[in-house]
Amino acid sequence: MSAKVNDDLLTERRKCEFNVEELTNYLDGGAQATQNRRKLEDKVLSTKGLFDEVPEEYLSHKEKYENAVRKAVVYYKAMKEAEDPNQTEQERANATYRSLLHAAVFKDNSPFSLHLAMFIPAILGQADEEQKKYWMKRASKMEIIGTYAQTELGHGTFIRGLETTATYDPKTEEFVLHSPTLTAYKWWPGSLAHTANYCVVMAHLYINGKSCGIQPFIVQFRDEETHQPLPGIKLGEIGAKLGFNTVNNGFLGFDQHRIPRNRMLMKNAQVLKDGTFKRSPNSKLTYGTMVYVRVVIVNGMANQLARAVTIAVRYSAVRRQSELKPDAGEPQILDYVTQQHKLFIGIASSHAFTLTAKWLTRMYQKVTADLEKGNLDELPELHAIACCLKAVTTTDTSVLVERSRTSCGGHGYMLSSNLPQIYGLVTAACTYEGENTVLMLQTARSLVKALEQAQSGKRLSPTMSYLSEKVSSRLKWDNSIDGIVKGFRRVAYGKVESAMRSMRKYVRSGLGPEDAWNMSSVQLVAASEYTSISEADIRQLQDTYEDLLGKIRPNAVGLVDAFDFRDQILNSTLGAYDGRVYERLMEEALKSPLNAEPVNQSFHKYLKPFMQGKL
Ligand SMILES: CCCCCCCCCCCCCC(=O)SCCNC(=O)CCNC(=O)[C@H](O)C(C)(C)COP(=O)(O)OP(=O)(O)OC[C@H]1O[C@@H](n2cnc3c(N)ncnc32)[C@H](O)[C@@H]1OP(=O)(O)O
Ligand SMILES: Cc1cc2nc3c(=O)[nH]c(=O)nc-3n(C[C@H](O)[C@H](O)[C@H](O)COP(=O)(O)OP(=O)(O)OC[C@H]3O[C@@H](n4cnc5c(N)ncnc54)[C@H](O)[C@@H]3O)c2cc1C
Repeated sequence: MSAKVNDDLLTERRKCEFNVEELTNYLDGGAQATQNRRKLEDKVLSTKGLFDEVPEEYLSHKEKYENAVRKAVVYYKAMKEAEDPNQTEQERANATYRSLLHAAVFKDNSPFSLHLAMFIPAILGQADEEQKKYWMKRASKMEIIGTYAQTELGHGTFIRGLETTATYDPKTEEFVLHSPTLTAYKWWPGSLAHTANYCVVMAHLYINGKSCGIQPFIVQFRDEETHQPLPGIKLGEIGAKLGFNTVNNGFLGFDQHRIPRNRMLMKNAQVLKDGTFKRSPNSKLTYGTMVYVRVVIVNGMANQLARAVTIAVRYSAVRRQSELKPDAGEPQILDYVTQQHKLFIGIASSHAFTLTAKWLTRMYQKVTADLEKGNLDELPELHAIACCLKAVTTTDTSVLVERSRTSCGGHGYMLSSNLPQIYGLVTAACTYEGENTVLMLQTARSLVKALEQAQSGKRLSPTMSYLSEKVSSRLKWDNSIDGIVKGFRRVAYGKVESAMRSMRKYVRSGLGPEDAWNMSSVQLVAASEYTSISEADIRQLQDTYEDLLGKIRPNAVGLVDAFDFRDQILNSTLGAYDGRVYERLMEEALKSPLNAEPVNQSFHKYLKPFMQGKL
């Protein structure tokens, strides 16, 4: 394929009014960081064996998994070899996150993702110092591969309802892990089926017949040499899904499986040899791994959304369709204001999520440092905010990625566009790590509490302080940024207050507090979103909004170029830098196995006899 760039894209790039490289540097955290990231990409992406010979979509379920394991190993080694010893771990992590390098290798996701995203964080957050030293030595070198096994066939959201038991036996100083029912089987953990050999299992601890709550245990479930499941372990894969098909999600049941006492991760709660139970300072510290991943997800959404809008905006600059004015020729579809409305909000949201992720990460780091010193004051606030931001960003990203896909018309429906796979990845995040409605209700719970505190004259934390501000209900609309923020605060306050009034009304009518909560929960979820203002307000903003779309239009391609995703990372027939959309669509179509022969055998077997009335 020649290197000629599509003329429309060339014109777009000439029209751009800002310095694209400057924005890229800003996103990377400086010009040097951009250079380092590009160097890393050059090194890793030149590795042999990293890419598919046959497009992944034409492989069977089993072949997809086997191919993904092959690539995961090559990719892991390539990343290790590309490590720059002069960089800090944080700099390396930033470069890896920003580049989305793994997206060049996996159109779906890596079978190692749970090892890195949850197994290692669970050890770091839940193990005591001695355990951390031992397990991290093995896990960081991937001598063992792990996952995080919490969800069961019968329970995902309601952690306190988990049925897997870990019963302490002081005679042998062991825990006995058991799945008493079918619904107690662990169900969903990524890598669990055939990849991992260890996992962190969340189980209900019993000592002398007494419940000691849900606790984390590190469990070996496959032999390190033969990879056979160990005695007392029942294992398998849960089957084909909307996405995540190369992640190897599995099920796991225990039949009186014994593990030594030191396999309970004991940073927070401990079990002594004689069976004495030492409580954690706060039982919710056991949920810490989930808080961490919710924070990470916000950043992940910013990047995946940037990837989807890059594809859709470039395609919209190349694609011409219909007529705007008679005899003026077909315009680029990006000239339709409805198209701009569909896509520019995706660019803006990606930037907003990036900044939010940075802020949330700083908050997470501060609260974690405080926890290490025994100060748990800000944990509830971190939990409420992480729940809300995980839910809002994953919901919005799913909507905006799907909108990017449909904005590409029929070609967006092709797997070769990569938009369906990106949607599969981001919509999964609406469910995993806490189903979004459930997380919104956690945020609503703390908003209601905060409003009660504000009404009784207590000071609120900065993130909740708007609930104690006296803002007039007859706020005069003002289109400045300050005015819009004030408007949002007023609406958010009003929603929380109205949900609370509704709960009080139900209680007065004789309902218990839990039923009153459930009856008001639609309002409570709306109260925790912060996102909608009234139709009348929107009407006033409409003119400004349309004006802004016009200002962004000449810069749209520049804005997505600034995300600086390589073609390999976009992995899309529609989004490549050179805009040679039609050539790529044809090239990919020709890779379909059905195109390997002019006449398919089904013609002779079925169609011909059928059409000739012989079947
Ligand atoms: C492409 C994207 C890239 C991203 C990369 C990642 C790849 C990853 C790959 C995929 C990976 C997927 C991997 C996976 O999916 S792993 C499985 C993830 N599972 C979940 O997330 C389950 C969700 N459920 C829960 O978290 C809990 O059960 C909830 C919270 C719903 C209720 O719980 P519970 O019934 O026990 O509690 P309560 O309602 O009685 O409330 C009691 C009190 O506790 C407070 N509280 C609750 N929780 C926390 C907390 N955490 N820190 C601090 N505090 C907390 C709460 O505010 C309340 O306080 P107060 O009001 O009484 O004062
Ligand atoms: C792709 C993927 C990967 C995953 N990976 C892992 C993994 O590696 N490890 C792991 O342990 N788990 C994993 N999970 C499981 C995931 O964490 C759970 O599916 C998730 O927490 C939701 O729980 P659930 O499936 O029980 O949904 P449910 O809780 O049964 O939700 C079903 C419906 O009930 C509603 N609902 C439930 N409770 C309430 C409530 N209190 N108030 C109002 N509405 C409610 C929900 O809003 C939802 O509409 C994964 C899931 C997916 C999809």
